[in-house]
Amino acid sequence: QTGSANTNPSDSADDEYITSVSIGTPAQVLPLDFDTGSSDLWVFSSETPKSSASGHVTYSPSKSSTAKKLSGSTWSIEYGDKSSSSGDVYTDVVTIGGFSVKTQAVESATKVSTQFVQDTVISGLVGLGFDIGNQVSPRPQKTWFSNAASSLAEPLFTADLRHQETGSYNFGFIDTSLAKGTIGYTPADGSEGYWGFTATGYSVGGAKLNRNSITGIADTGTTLLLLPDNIVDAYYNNVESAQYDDSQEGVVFDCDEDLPSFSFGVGGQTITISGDLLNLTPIEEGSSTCFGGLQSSSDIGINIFGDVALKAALVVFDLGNERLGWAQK
Ligand SMILES: CSC[C@H](NC(=O)[C@H](Cc1ccccc1)NC(=O)N1CCOCC1)C(=O)N[C@@H](CC1CCCCC1)[C@@H](O)C(=O)OC(C)C
Repeated sequence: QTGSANTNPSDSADDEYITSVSIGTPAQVLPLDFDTGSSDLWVFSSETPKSSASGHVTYSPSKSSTAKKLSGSTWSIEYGDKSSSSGDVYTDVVTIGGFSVKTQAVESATKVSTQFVQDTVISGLVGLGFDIGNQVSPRPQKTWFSNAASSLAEPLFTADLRHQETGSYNFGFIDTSLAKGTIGYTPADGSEGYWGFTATGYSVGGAKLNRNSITGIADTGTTLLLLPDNIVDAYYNNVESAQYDDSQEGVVFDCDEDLPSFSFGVGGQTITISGDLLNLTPIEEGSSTCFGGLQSSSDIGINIFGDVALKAALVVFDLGNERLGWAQK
């Protein structure tokens, strides 16, 4: 068995990617953000304060004949951007891309932080990290993918995120036609709950890859490519108008400046992110100053190959072989 779901950028900056998920009987369809950087499936629900839930699609367990309260279980989570949510837990049928998991832990939010209240395009997250990262207590729950893996044709999923166009999450199969290059595989480290790996080197503007390895994570739930300061400086030294903008908390540059590409080595392949993908968006509507897709990871303390990097590749999250595959798109 397999599953295939379309995913769409939430806005003109590709800030996040939205995928429709069906929960319960009859199906309640919610727009969720698939996040390989976390391991909880949680939703805005009938238990979320009305003031917080305003503008969001919500899940009502009471309207689902297959919903069951997981009594005594609670959850609480905080993300890298300091947003947070918490609540209690139900189990229900969850269908993604035509594949159903009958008894999935659906974490219902009784509290959500301001960022979630304001982000009305999503009604929650589907964590696609490793089960060890699940935040339900007293008994941690499995992710949707972990529950699905044993029934899928292959215990893997792929992410094909695209700039300003529809992409896909495929479960149980690899559609190699989505990529131009060969898939290079490298070991994945799931010990922290997310998909850790090591890139073997990098280069700016099509130069030869150096051999400076970069250890980081493949994170569909992070917008940017976040790397060490020395790499960020090496890149922006090639961008004449680049400067650090305190209010934007990042490097900005003239929108009409041609940006060099950025490449990294992984699994014997080279992934090249085009200059266009490294210009995220004008800092304000109509501004001629743009915000960089590559920024420093020093504040977060972990290197993150987020959506800006993932958009350049077809990425295979291979749980069965504990490995990550990357192919140029
Ligand atoms: C460096 S860690 C920061 C990361 N968040 C982000 O990358 C958010 C995502 C977002 C987009 C639109 C609206 C709201 C939030 N974007 C962000 O901080 N941006 C500021 C810079 O300009 C680009 C947008 C993050 O916390 N990712 C979470 C998932 C994320 C999904 C969206 C809701 C908030 C939580 C997760 O991947 C995570 O915590 O990863 C850990 C391992 C770092």
